[in-house]
Amino acid sequence: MAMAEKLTGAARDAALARLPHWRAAKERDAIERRLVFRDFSQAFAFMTRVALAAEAADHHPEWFNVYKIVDIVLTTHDADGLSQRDIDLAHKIDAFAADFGI
Ligand SMILES: C[C@H](O)[C@H](O)[C@H]1CNC2=NC(N)=NC(=O)C2=N1
Repeated sequence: MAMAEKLTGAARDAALARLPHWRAAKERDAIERRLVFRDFSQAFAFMTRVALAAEAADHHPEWFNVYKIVDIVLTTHDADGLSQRDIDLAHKIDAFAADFGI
């Protein structure tokens, strides 16, 4: 797959403006979202859907799960920063979350 290019400037700002559930990470060029589910079963079902979508796109989240909380960080390691691949995955994640009423 072609190397992803880092998003910068107005393109980056516009992409983030369309992802209100996400915020820029403090220490890195990445975006993050915390999701709180009803219970662990819901959280893990959601993670399964994200995992399959991530594998299909060959673009993977950094994430951390405790009980019903899932913290997700998206960045593109190949680009050393945020790329369109992260934006695309964030939108898929938001759509999955919406299916869980989040
Ligand atoms: C070889 C493979 O395409 C790369 O290692 C992919 C896999 N998944 C990835 N996921 C993320 N988040 N960033 C990457 O740069 C990346 N690269």
